Amino acid sequence: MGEEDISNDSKSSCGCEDGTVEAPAAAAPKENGRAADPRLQAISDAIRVVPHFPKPGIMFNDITALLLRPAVFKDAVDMFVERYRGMRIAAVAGIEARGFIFGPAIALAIGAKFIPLRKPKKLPGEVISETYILEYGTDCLEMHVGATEPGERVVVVDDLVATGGTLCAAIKLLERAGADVVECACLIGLPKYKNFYKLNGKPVYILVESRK
Ligand SMILES: O=P(O)(O)OC[C@H]1O[C@H](OP(=O)(O)OP(=O)(O)O)[C@H](O)[C@@H]1O
Ligand SMILES: Nc1ncnc2[nH]cnc12
Repeated sequence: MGEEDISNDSKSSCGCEDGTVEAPAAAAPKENGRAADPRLQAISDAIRVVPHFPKPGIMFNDITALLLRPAVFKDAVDMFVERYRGMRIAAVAGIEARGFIFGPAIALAIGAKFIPLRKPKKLPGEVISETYILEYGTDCLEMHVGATEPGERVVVVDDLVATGGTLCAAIKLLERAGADVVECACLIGLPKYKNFYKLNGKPVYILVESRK
């Protein structure tokens, strides 16, 4: 991906740069002369796009359709595992709820611990919290104090990045605890936000662009 100037996106609280990294040839059969990974097309095709959910104007990317196809589900997990294996990743932090579907499988495969970043009032211990603004509302993420140690290399996993507000909150939580956030990883990126991600300077690795 090229380095492009970004506009200030008021949907996110982070003043950050565009650090988007797509899997090779995610959106096209060939990119930069390289053959596309054949798994990407099947991953893209397996994601159902539902118009006007959960409110008018939102094109909802439904990964539950992909989960019904174990070979495609496995390919998606494998692509992340192939990227992060050997990178001395101590923890995979998954964002509730859909980051909990992919994160633990990736963590187990690379020998990392899994840290759940939960919605408010779900964790029983002492927590730190970050509020953020979504494409369709506001929310908050919480993490247990002690879930990560200072200096640990962490990858943040979710199904989709839209405004980047959720990932930004996750990065902030982890950095407040002293973690070294190496990268964020998502199956899907919404193209309309492509140059407006605000990710605290951290790259986001995306397998496929939303089809609509
Ligand atoms: O890039 P952003 O604009 O922050 O949006 C992306 C977030 O939105 C969705 O979760 P949602 O908040 O709908 O919660 P859910 O997974 O609990 O349904 C998605 O799973 C991401 O976590
Ligand atoms: N368009 C979208 N589809 C699925 N999840 C989302 N979260 C934010 N925007 C979304």
